Amino acid sequence: MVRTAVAFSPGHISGFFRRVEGGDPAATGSVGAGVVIDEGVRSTVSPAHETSVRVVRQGIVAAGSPPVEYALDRLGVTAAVTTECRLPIGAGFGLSAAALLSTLTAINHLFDLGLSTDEVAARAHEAEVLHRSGLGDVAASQAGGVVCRTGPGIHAEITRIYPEEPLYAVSLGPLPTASVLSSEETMARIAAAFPDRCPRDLPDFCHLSRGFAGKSGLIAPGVRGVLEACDGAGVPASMTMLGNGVFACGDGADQVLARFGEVYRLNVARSGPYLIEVRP
Ligand SMILES: Nc1ncnc2c1ncn2[C@@H]1O[C@H](COP(=O)(O)OP(=O)(O)OP(=O)(O)O)[C@@H](O)[C@H]1O
Ligand SMILES: CC(C)(CO)[C@@H](O)C(=O)[O-]
Repeated sequence: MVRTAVAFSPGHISGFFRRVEGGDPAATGSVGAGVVIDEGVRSTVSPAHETSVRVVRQGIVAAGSPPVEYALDRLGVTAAVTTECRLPIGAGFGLSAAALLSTLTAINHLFDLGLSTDEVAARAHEAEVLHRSGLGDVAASQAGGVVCRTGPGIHAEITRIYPEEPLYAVSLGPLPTASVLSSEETMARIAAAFPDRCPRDLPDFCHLSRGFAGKSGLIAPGVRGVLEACDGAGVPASMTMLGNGVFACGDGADQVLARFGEVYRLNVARSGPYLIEVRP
């Protein structure tokens, strides 16, 4: 039987952020706030002569993941990787970061590389920033909670709170992260909209995020209608950054979102990436 390692990483919904450009990828990232969620990516890895990545969602298999392939290359290993997720890809659930963290956690054990959790996160962050697939998602998903990041990268000061109540989300489709992160004009508007404090709790996170979404001009056309419906029902809600979707919390949130698509009930994650098993 081929030796196999399996690991999981939580995803992350970003509510507001501001890009921070550093001298290298480690010092580049974002400040902002988000929620690390109990849904994410499960990665299964085995040694192979060449690296291949299968991305599986709802029984549909796609081939290839440039950030994951890059990260394996940098480690000098080759493996057959399968990532599996339930949430949609490219919809603001931080799944590229979760795929990197889960795959590198599994690879670390598969090849007995002896990397610390910080080293795994640093490599995931580098791949994520270089591919413009995210800025602050790896830093956030290193552990659980409603997260407030006051510096860029994985060693920044990060505060985490752990509310019990769920967050609900709906996706209207993908929004390619790299295209938004590449626009200087958008980045300037985002910087001006950035709130000056961290969220106190989950409703406050929705409230601060909503102010940011409005001022930043990032609200996608389809998202606007969903947010208006949430406003009408008195439900705190905002846009999943960066995805064509909405998150909401509190009484009635799931009923309002259900008018627009499949509702994901998400809990605030209690921990970051972890190894599930190594076989045999
Ligand atoms: N589940 C996954 N498994 C492997 N690779 C993934 C996965 N999700 C995203 N990626 C890779 O990450 C890169 C960027 O993807 P994209 O920004 O569309 O996804 P995302 O991280 O889910 O989005 P977001 O950052 O908005 O949540 C792509 O190269 C894609 O192959
Ligand atoms: C840039 C971003 C919104 C993409 O998901 C996220 O990585 C963040 O908050 O930095």
